[in-house]
Amino acid sequence: MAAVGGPLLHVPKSPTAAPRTLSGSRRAQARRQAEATKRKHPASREAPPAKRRSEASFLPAEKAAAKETQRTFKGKAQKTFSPKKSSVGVSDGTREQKPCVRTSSLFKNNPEIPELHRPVVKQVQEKVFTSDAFHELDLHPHLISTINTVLNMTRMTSVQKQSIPVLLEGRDALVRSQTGSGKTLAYCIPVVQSLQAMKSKIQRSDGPYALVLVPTRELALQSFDTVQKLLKPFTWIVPGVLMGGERRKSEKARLRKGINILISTPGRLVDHIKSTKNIHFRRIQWLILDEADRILDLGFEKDITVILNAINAECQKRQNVLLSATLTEGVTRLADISLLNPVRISVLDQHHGQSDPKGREVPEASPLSAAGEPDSFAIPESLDQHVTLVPSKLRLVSLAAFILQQCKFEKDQKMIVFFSSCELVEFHYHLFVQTLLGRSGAPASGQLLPSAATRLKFLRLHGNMEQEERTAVFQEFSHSKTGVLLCTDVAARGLDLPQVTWIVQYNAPSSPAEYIHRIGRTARIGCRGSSLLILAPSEAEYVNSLASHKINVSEIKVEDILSVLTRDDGFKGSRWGSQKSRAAGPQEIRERATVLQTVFEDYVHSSERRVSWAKKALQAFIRAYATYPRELKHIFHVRSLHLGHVAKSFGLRDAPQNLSVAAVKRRQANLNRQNQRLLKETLRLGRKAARMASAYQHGSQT
Ligand SMILES: Nc1ncnc2c1ncn2[C@@H]1O[C@H](COP(=O)(O)OP(=O)(O)OP(=O)(O)O)[C@@H](O)[C@H]1O
Repeated sequence: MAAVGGPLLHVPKSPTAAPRTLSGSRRAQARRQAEATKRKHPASREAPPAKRRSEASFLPAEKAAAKETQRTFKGKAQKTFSPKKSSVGVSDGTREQKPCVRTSSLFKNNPEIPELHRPVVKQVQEKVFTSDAFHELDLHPHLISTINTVLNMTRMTSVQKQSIPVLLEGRDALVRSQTGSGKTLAYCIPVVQSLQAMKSKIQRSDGPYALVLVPTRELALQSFDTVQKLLKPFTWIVPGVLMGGERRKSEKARLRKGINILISTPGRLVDHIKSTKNIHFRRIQWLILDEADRILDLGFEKDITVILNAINAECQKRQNVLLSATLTEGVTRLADISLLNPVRISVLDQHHGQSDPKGREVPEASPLSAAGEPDSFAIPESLDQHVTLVPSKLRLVSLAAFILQQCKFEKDQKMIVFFSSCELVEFHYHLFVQTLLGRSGAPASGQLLPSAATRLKFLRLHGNMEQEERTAVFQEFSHSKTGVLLCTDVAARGLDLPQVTWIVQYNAPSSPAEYIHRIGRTARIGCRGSSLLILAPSEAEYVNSLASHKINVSEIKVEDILSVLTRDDGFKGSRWGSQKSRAAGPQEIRERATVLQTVFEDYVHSSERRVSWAKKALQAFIRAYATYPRELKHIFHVRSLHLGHVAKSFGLRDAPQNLSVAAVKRRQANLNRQNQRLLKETLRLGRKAARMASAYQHGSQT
């Protein structure tokens, strides 16, 4: 079993390895050549794992490497691991005498971590609950008892107290309140109250009376669930959901039978408008745009124009409501074309704007703040925000250590980790499942992660997954008490996943609004929660950018995150092999981090297919990095990335040759050209919609 200790210290055998008869030094030379050849011609023959490969289909080919990983975990490697050797790296001249350590030093040549002089700003705060009860509102008694007994709610939140009466009066409204403050019920209750009270009882075959547009499928399901619960006593009103990924045919059949409260994603509704005969908007009385600013994103704006035109063509008089935790500049444009003389509702404390006793917002409280001032966003008081500055080489081990720290050593933790693309989610999901858990959720080694098996559970959610799987993951994570969800921004908006305790942003968001929505998945409705933003030292200035939007973060040092590895003897290097409980010094922390990095690198380098898979993930990272908006380019610019260092955070030992900044720039230039074309088209459609809306307004006022 001599090979068992291999993964940390051995030079992998290559077909070009020197014959046994070579002398010691020539053998070493041949070995170096073999290695150089391998590096020069990086693995490419095998196809990378398919984008949406499920875990089951991904596993069989991984068998050998999984075993290898287990061997690393089992600790034979620990006996031969030499911290000194490991820090020498591959360029060390003493290689003939010492076995080659494939993990180059994680702690050498890193950029200095700057002191974070973070400005302390006063965050905008909102009061979540009021002392007022739902039964004080003029609602149908059955609706009140459903809220009390089915939803288990008695007191209104601030946004509900302000919005429900305004909406029951029949006014259009632009509603903003912090994440997790109960905006869904703020519009669902008035919609249900008004529809059940209609003099001529609603028939299913009447078709939609209310249309709710939401940006993602999961949010559509969630809003549908809330509406369905509220409708319990009013069985004649039928809710329904349309969303991409579902079978169009069955949706058409449901539309034919009739849906009175229709919840949909914009894209799917446009699909039906164009192709389904049975969809009409003759009786629409409510149009709700939830997460309005997200809906405004490129692509959706065009869809919204199509939808508004289709509704306007059939029905002129209705109530319109726009809601979001962050109303950005673009929302004003949408408000202009979709709302008629709206009431602006915003829940802010007395230091930030005043509301009249009925909760109508006066203009200065608007987040669309005075010209020149960056928008400020309300953040739940119960949310502790942190930032950590991590050199690129240490990113992967730091993330893994943080996950272990929170989800293995702490009880009942539920974490969401945000990445910038689907590829990155897939990569980290499979890497962590295979290395931190081993196969099928069991720990790779009883020695390494004894209790992790029960506490660590990874899930992933992104836009490239099949809808069925997306829904299953969403449900599983919702109902689970613990777990780590790796995801893209598809999960950033509106999702109400109970009891999430930690939000980690592994890739920084591209706007402060996105930051707010991501962290808003925790600390909902008054619960406590924490967030961690991981930045490279070169990105430290982002903290100031957040501060300019009144967002405060406190620093956690990377050493403190990595120090958790000393709590798990599975990461022990040989130097500390026999010493049981000693205080963890910086050297030991470094060595343990190196052991963990080696586990990742060994996994990635155990087959050419995996190397190529890691390279693709790295490429996806760089592509996403190149798309930060202009105002953040001075902080996030591909030029400031050290590709060799970044490659390490993908378990790669070297930076791939073909990933020069120039190549990325070329790709970016192409992307920019495409975006420009899209933007022009969107602006053209926006102008057209504005003309039509103003004609409509003029018509309805005269
Ligand atoms: N009055 C209330 N009492 C107790 N819980 C409530 C009340 N209103 C809403 N909730 C609960 O609070 C949670 C958050 O509500 P909701 O998802 O509507 O927030 P939101 O403001 O829309 O958040 P986001 O901006 O992230 O979309 C939900 O679980 C909801 O059931």
